Amino acid sequence: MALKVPGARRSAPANIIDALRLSREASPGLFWLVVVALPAAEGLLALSLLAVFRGGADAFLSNSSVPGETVERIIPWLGVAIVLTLFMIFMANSRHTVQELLLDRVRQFSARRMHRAIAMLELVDFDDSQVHDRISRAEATADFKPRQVVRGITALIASGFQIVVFTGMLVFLQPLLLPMMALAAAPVLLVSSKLAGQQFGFFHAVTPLERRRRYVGWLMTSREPAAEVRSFGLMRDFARRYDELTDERYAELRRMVRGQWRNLLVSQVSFGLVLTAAVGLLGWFFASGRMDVPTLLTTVVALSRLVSAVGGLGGPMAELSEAGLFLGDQAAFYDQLKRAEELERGRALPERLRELRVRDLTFRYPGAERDALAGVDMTIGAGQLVAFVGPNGSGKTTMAKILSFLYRPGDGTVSWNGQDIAGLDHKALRDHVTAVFQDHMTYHFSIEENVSLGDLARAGDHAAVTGAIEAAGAAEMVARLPAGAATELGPEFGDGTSLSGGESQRLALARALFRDRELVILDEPTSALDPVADHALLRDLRGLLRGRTAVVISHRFSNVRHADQIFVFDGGRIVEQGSHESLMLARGLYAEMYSLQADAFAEEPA
Ligand SMILES: Nc1ncnc2c1ncn2[C@@H]1O[C@H](COP(=O)(O)OP(=O)(O)OP(=O)(O)O)[C@@H](O)[C@H]1O
Repeated sequence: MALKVPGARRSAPANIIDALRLSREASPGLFWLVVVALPAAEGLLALSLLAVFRGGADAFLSNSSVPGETVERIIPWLGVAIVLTLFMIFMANSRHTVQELLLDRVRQFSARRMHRAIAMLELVDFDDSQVHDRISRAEATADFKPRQVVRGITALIASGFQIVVFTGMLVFLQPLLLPMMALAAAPVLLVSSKLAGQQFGFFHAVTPLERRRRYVGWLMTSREPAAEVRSFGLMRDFARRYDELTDERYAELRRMVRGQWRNLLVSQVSFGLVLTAAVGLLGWFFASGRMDVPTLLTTVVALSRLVSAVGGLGGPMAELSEAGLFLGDQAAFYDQLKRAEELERGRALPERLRELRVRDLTFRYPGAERDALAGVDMTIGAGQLVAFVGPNGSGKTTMAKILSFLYRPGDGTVSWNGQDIAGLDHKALRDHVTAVFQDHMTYHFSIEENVSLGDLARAGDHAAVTGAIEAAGAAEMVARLPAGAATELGPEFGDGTSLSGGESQRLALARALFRDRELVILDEPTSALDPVADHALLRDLRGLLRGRTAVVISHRFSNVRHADQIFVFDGGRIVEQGSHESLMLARGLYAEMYSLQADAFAEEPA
């Protein structure tokens, strides 16, 4: 079940709720402290401080002919105000400190969950450029977007408490100011979601550019392409491509900030106008004697706090809407993770293989214009050695990956002992398979670890590792290395060494043999080996397989002529099948290709 790209985005509020849930899971104690307890305490302190301010103003302005008496009356108010202010500073500092701790927990938790979710993607997802865009966006934001939600929510809650408190006060002091404040808040809130949309749109637009730019950067700075880039003198061309992509990104950025600037201007000007009207109204109330001095002072303080709280909504609201949109990308992966786990849970486990059958199978890569495989039928009995041959691009590797349960059929069925694999646990199916693919890996770990990765449950079984290395014809190569099987690979790390192409292939073969499973898939397993090793390995293949079922892909026909069945692929279809002898008699594509190869050697002078 591939990752659904279109329509996978959920609403921003749903994503924000998810991000909050994630933050709570990351650290419940810190979460409640930062999101609820501390902002509530700060709100209450702010309210108390305003009440004290009002009391102090009354005391200061009450008519008293004795100056000392006035001072005496306001000293307790002043004392309480100082204590409350100190408390507020303490609370705000504590909130920031605890928030930093929570943010770090959220960052670690979210990155871990993100990587786990990406690791659960199907192989076919990696053939889809839109999935790569999404991975890129999710990776770029897995770290800081959930943190942004926590920061945004705490700021919003802190502002929310202040707004409730000071709105409550204004109801008593001057209710006419409330609709004005609502009017001032509206553009702030509206614009914040617009800004978020613009930011998200920008990120969406530049992700493919950024991925390509990163790729070109990788070409210029990495070890793998270094030899060819230098040999062909490509550095200048790559630098030009890199600069062009940078310029394209900058043009997108300019478009976005211009739009944001216009929106911000509208909201700030309207906010300022409403505020001016509110101050004018207060002045009019005072001048016309409708408001005494203590009420005026308290109203001004309450109004200024409310204004700063309402103005402070813009930032967190924009952050939250933006984070919500970005988190939609991540949520698609988590949803996928959950779906995959649920699906696997309901599926049956495969039993020991008796027969693998493919009926009318069709497969097309994401975004491709034509089928890579069409109308494929085959039956492979347990213990058979089967070969796939055919021209480049004819579908052999694709079929091998379907039989390794890495790709799922588009149409048609693959059945395991007569049961459609759609109803079987795919992870468990893959556990029955060992494989060497054309794009096999050489891990930058030790030789022994490279082999052990084939079956982690048996890691540490040195005798089995040595046996697999010997069976793959790699014993001599390993013996020549400075620390034998303990030699580290990868010159990028410390004193790691490098292997030749053929040596790496032998190592991949050793890993596959160490895995020791009942279905063996070998996609050109000897393509990089010297002719002696190639011949020896495939000559002894039946011995190595010890009765296991195997599919071998090879362009060297002499290597596969002893297979029980040979399937000849052409243009995504099986055009011929049978034993070597029957295919030669049929005088079709197989016979033609076999004869061409044999003749090429025969024509060489001895
Ligand atoms: N990841 C991919 N995305 C899109 N198309 C692909 C992908 N991999 C292969 N194809 C296409 O599918 C078709 C079959 O490819 P496949 O690798 O199965 O051929 P093959 O017979 O193994 O070729 P070769 O002998 O060169 O290894 C080709 O046309 C190829 O271009």
